[in-house]
Amino acid sequence: MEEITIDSLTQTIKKRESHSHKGSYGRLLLIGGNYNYGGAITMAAKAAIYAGAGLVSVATHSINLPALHANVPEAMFVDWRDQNTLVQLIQQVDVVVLGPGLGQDDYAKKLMTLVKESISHNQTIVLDADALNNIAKNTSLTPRNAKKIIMTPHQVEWQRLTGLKVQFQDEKSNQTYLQYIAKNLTVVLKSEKTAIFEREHEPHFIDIGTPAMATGGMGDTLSGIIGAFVGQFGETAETVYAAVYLHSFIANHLSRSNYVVLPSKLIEEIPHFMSRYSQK
Ligand SMILES: NC(=O)C1=CN([C@@H]2O[C@H](COP(=O)(O)OP(=O)(O)OC[C@H]3O[C@@H](n4cnc5c(N)ncnc54)[C@H](O)[C@@H]3O)[C@@H](O)[C@H]2O)[C@@H](O)CC1
Ligand SMILES: Nc1ncnc2c1ncn2[C@@H]1O[C@H](COP(=O)(O)OP(=O)(O)O)[C@@H](O)[C@H]1O
Ligand SMILES: [Mg+2]
Repeated sequence: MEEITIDSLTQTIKKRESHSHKGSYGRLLLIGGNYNYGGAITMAAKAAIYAGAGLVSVATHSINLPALHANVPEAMFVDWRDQNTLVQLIQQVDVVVLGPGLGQDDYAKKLMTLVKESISHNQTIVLDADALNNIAKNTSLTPRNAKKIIMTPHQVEWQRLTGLKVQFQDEKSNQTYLQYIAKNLTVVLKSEKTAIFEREHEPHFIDIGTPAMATGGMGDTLSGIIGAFVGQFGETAETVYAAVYLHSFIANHLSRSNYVVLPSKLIEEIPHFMSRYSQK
């Protein structure tokens, strides 16, 4: 396994071109936030916007609209019951982030079917949280038509997907299981030493995470950062390494003076850290 270093940031985060516009930095759609989990999708959306995504839409339960706009006025909103608008939007964006706070009820599964049927081979999809839990129960919900699938399970979600118990999740087994899930798959296996697996790639890991990150919403935040990075810098493994590194690097920095690192505080720091570690 190869360790990801701070160089991944300067290699990935490009200087912005003066003739660019918001459309140059990725159109993102985030889908999630059932009535009891609005915070998850709000954190993911805010993280994506603060990580530089050019245009961000959020498809969520309508009960979340006031809180979403109070926290992230930059985000556009779609009522996830409006399936016509949703399908059009799925077809227009570069990246879909599906799962934070999505839930596992019948309508959540219906949304996953809609995404699976609408997404195409020039788009990337980031699957997190309940998107993974729903796939674990029914593998036919996997959006195989996407150009690239990036899954971000924590160890228990990976166990649900693969059947591999946490204590048996070693490098070789994790790498082997990729092929059973989908082709064009990247897995970000989150733990105290998050590792990234992609077929025919040496697995990579970070060693800068901290237990100060062990708080609800920290993974939702990561899914937004990954989506934004892919939208701006391409869907390569290196882009994912940089997004994963940045997330823990900021948390590590904040943990020096904070017992617990709140996702909202981490998100506020993203533009500053991206400026500091971008190509000059
Ligand atoms: N504010 C919000 O709206 C939040 C909503 N959330 C949503 O809640 C839903 C359920 O997700 P959860 O992850 O809480 O529940 P899960 O049932 O998927 O897993 C969490 C359980 O696994 C255990 N665990 C063991 N090893 C772990 C590891 N390495 N990393 C993480 N957990 C580990 C935890 O202690 C916990 O009991 C998801 O849709 C998620 O997006 C959470 O993200 C928390 C915040
Ligand atoms: N002890 C720890 N050391 C390092 N990183 C951690 C630790 N605990 C949690 N994290 C990180 O915090 C994030 C938690 O993700 P997840 O469990 O999906 O949270 P949530 O679903 O609540 O948003 C992951 O990036 C994980 O690597
Ligand atoms: Mg999670």
